[in-house]
Amino acid sequence: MSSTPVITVDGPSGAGKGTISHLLAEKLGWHFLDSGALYRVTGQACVIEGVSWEDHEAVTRIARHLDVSFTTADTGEILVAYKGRDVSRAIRTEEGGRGASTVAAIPAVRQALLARQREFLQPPGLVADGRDMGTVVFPDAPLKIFLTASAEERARRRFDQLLAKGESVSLPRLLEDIEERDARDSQRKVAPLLPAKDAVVIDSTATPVADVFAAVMREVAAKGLK
Ligand SMILES: Nc1ncnc2c1ncn2[C@@H]1O[C@H](COP(=O)(O)OP(=O)(O)O)[C@@H](O)[C@H]1O
Ligand SMILES: Nc1ccn([C@@H]2O[C@H](COP(=O)(O)OP(=O)(O)O)[C@@H](O)[C@H]2O)c(=O)n1
Repeated sequence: MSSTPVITVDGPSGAGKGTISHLLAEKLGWHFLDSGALYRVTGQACVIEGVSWEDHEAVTRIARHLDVSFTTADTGEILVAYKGRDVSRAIRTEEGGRGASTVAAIPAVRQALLARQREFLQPPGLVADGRDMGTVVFPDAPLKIFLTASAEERARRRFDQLLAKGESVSLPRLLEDIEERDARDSQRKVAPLLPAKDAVVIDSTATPVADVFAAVMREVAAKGLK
């Protein structure tokens, strides 16, 4: 196992994982792994290649040879490309989330993406955002955070986020999507969404980002990671 430290941030959609992970990576000067983006690109690659999300063999082949790249734009935005084609926007739609969670339930797809996720562990450290970062991908992480919030609050956050991006969305539909994705992520046989036994669980339903981040930084300090 690598001696490079990793902090895992897991939890359901809209809990604030991306927000907190980015702040943390920036504060510590560490690398960042958006593992959900790998599942989202796999789902999008299926759409591009004309492969059904239900065709386990074909999806697994795509995941094994996934030609994906992450680059940082001048604006600081992370651009995601599949076969050199920018898919950053397409993968962030609700449809993109549905595709990701459908292909993520295929055990061979998860296996195919495992080594690729571990390659992100480079000095001086890594903040890893996902569902199974603390349970499966980095089980030896010295600090594991599990962020959660009520489904209603997470749907409201997603609603505001998509509206700001100019997408037309319905709040009841988003709540349905979130509950459906929670159920699929929690009930799958391999790497289901659940806190690691040694995770610090933080409920952010009524807690602003700054306070959640301060709570996480206290855990970081307590572990001597900064
Ligand atoms: N504690 C919080 N309180 C209010 N809004 C939040 C909080 N954490 C995150 N958000 C907002 O909720 C939305 C979803 O957060 P994000 O970090 O993308 O969640 P996740 O990565 O868990 O899906 C973003 O618009 C973000 O600004
Ligand atoms: N480590 C991970 C990350 C994401 N995923 C899957 O990919 C989907 C999209 O993940 P994401 O982190 O981009 O989604 P949000 O939490 O941002 O909505 C999730 O619903 C999971 O089904 C996973 O199975 N394991």
